[in-house]
Amino acid sequence: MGTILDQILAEKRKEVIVLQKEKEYFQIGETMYKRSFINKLASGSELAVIAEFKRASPSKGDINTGQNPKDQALFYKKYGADAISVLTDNRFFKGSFADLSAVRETVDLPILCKDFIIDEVQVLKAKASGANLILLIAAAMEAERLQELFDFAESEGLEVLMEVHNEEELEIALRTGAQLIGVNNRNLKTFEVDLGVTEKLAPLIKNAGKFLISESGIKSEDDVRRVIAAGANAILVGEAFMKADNLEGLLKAMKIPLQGAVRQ
Ligand SMILES: O=C(O)c1ccccc1NCC(=O)[C@H](O)[C@H](O)COP(=O)(O)O
Repeated sequence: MGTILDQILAEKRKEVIVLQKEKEYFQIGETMYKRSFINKLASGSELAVIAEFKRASPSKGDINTGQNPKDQALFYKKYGADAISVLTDNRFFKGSFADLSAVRETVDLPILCKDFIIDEVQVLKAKASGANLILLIAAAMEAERLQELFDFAESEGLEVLMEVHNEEELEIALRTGAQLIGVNNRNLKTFEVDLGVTEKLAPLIKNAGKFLISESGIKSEDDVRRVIAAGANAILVGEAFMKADNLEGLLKAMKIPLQGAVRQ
């Protein structure tokens, strides 16, 4: 049966076949760095927050299936998010490309397509749906294929968040030339979450002059202070925001000035 990542990727291979047939009907608008997250990070003095629209997940089951993407996007914008991530996978996360388009139409923030991309046609689908950034996961493919997809996304005017979980993946990710390195604190094979993964990989990312985005398992201001101390430029938060009783309080508390934060 394989790990959950293996199962997701098997599903993606089927989706790619369907998308190939629909490709000629994609309406690709102009995006070309109009909402650049990289520029935002380069000019920011606060930790940047990528707030995720996430209905459900393999590790947690249903998280917040009743929420409307437009309403959630408006809250995220109002409370200070710098970008919005939308999980577009349907089978495992109950998301859709329609969710992404709805968010894109509602707020003017950079939009990340959070999916399991293994083929160019998914990049085109993300772009046609309104994404400004896509996620590429180093654990999902060979180094050569990762490079091809990275180059293709850039040639389409999309920024790339390159996700890693260990040193081997990081080495490959750095070779692609990606500016945005996402450290996933969640092991996608076991679901174990450990902010220590950000702490471990951060020096290598900072030494390479890249932006560090700490992803997954961040739930409190203390968690945020911990990843800032390690060197994070941004965080990506899903479940904690989708379940928050006081989203305004939580999101605003996480917008911590980088200068004031103590780095180890
Ligand atoms: O969230 C999962 O259970 C999951 C399982 C398998 C592959 C990916 C998964 N999540 C994708 C993500 O990376 C997270 O949605 C994102 O980093 C936010 O995490 P969190 O704040 O812990 O919801």
